Amino acid sequence: MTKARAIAAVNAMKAMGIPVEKVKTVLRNLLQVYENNWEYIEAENYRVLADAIFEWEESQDNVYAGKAVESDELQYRRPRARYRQDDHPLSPLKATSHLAGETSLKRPRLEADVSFKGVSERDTGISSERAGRTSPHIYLKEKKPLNQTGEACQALVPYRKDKQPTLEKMEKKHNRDTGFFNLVRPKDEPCDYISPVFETPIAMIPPSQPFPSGKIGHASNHGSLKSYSNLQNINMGTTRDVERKNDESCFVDACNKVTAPVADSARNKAATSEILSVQESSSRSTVDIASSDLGEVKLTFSCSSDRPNFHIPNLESVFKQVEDKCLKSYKILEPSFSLANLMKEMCQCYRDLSYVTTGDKQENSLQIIPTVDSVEQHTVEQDNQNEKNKKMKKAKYLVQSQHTLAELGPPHDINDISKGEENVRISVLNELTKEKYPPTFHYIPRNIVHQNAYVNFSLARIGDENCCADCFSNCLAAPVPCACARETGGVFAYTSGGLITKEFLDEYISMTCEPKQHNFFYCKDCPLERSKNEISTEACKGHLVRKFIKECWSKCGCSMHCGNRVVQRGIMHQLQVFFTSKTKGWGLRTLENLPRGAFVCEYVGEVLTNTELYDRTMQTTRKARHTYPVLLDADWGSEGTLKDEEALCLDATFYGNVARFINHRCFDANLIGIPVEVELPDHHYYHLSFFTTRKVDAFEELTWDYGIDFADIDHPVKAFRCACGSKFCRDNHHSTGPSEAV
Ligand SMILES: C[S@@+](CC[C@H](N)C(=O)[O-])C[C@H]1O[C@@H](n2cnc3c(N)ncnc32)[C@H](O)[C@@H]1O
Repeated sequence: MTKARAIAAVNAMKAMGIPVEKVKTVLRNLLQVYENNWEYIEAENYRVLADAIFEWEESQDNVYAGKAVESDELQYRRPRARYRQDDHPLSPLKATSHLAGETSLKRPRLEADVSFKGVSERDTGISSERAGRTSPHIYLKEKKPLNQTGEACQALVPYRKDKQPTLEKMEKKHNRDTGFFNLVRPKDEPCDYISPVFETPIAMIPPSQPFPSGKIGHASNHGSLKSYSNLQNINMGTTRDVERKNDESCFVDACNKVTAPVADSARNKAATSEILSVQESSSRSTVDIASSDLGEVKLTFSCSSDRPNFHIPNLESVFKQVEDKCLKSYKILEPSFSLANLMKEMCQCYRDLSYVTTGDKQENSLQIIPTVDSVEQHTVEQDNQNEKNKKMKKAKYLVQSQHTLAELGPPHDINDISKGEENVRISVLNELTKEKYPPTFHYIPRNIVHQNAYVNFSLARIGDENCCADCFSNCLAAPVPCACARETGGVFAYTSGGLITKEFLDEYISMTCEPKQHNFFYCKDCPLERSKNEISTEACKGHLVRKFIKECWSKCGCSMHCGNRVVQRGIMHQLQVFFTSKTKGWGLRTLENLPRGAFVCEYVGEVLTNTELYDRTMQTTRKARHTYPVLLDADWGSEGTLKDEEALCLDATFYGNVARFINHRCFDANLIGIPVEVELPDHHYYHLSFFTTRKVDAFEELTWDYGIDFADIDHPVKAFRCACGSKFCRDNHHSTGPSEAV
């Protein structure tokens, strides 16, 4: 034992109120297990050590109580919290050695709930019918009352038969059907009760009807949200009961055990660390998220107050107040918004993020594997396989519910993929392989805000200088160009034939394809880089400043047939989605000859903030074929620091139009994307509109240069191996390896 390291460990534990002798005993054993590898013991502020000490203490308690923790009567069912230490190759959970009967490192103790086989109905007071299965598993935890600052205290102890009468009383006292199945208990629940386990995990049972705002506390059988509210009602009741009826030994034992404030906080610390916790140091609040490998998720938010006279408020008023606050402060304008839904959403997101996809697509399914820490290490291979299959099923269900519309939805209408949403029908054709349809997505003809993006189409935002209220009919026919031509230097960018003028197009193509250094803008605080990492933002890689076209709009006096309204009239040419090749997949082509400067379509998708896009991209598999999201950064240079909700992009992966099928071609693509302002004068949001760069023949594939830097390996969207076939192809790797298959 290195002396200095041992002293440091002892001091760290001392700060948590743990006596030196205890630390020494456990530390010695730990060092043996880890073969003197201090790193694992010191990691995360000696978390392993603290856990081991608590576990050792607990085993001691049980020995004194005449029961070994691991006795035959006790069968731990392991609804697992996400132990980060599990992941470690040398984690005690994976190590085969154990601590000579003193501390069971294989079972971090703070997963509070213990299930017991062989406990009879008489013992528990719960009938097996009520428990929902023939041999009920019981979960039990003991609690402490609230302390003066309103913090809940608790001790977690294994079940002992001699405490059964107290439990019966407790069960009778609450005598209501909670419908809550407590699989893992976060640390600060001021509650103590017995809950049955049902075959269907709580998180998988949809509420029978939407949870109405402010309407809480109804008795329910299986509704997960209602169950939470019931839990809290019971918690509050129980807490008060604990304070009142401290002659009930079950509670008293538990409370006495942790009365010393330091030991209490140490215990709580350890408890927190075993359940995924996020602590906000400034507000003294903790979010505990407990989950089991079946996908159950339970969320506990604990906060403490310095103010005296803490009392438990009415839960209904709390919900109401928070909902009001959210509506006012966070622009949550959704009428059905409710705090309960928000909490449900959080559990759902947690569940979704708990799985990663392999990306190996099978027909009509996505193969998904659980994250490493949710895979138990079984010794018997068969068990392992069964477990995996179960998890796969569950994971598949969860991930599909959010991200794999494409795998589940109905096939497209091959006569019109737009389902009648466009002016023209857009057919689908595959003459090369058996795939009849592209993967399903929602066809939308116009952009839709996903959630956080700030896109406010209000008339009040359009000043007189940004519209032509006095115009009539067709602005292009007026003797003097109106205010809407100001953006393009007082000259309209469209010809009377509805094409882009030669001058505008030539200049635009030259600026885009051969940009000079001065055409780039470098943000001081780049929203794109910020979205990748808020803590240490990298330098901006530069954004190409582009010219805009401004179209007339609803506040203008002209008609919908005005020549300065091209993009807003939508797709006018005959197009087809077709299967190009195994390498590039589906593509878009024109079925008619197109002149130079013709509008084809705009890129339509969900309007996301870059942070939302980054998070979304991080969730999807690295190997999956993405539609290529576009950044709306054409005017980032004209303002100072952009807020996250103003730095936007479009993602057509789940919701999009035909443009999501346009494949990339380096430099000499036949389409070019031009920013077009229609509704909003500020250029955070605009329509990325595709126009032909040259004459395009019928049946030619339409392509667009995505502007990918194939060398940028940090880009959130992984670049594909380019197979554009252009002699100017920028992807140096395209000939060196196999191309990405569909
Ligand atoms: C906007 S989508 C285009 C439609 C896509 N081909 C499909 O089947 O849905 C972009 C994706 O198509 C593929 N792709 C587009 N252009 C490509 C190219 N030049 N070479 C290889 N793959 C390409 C890549 O997988 C890219 O992520």
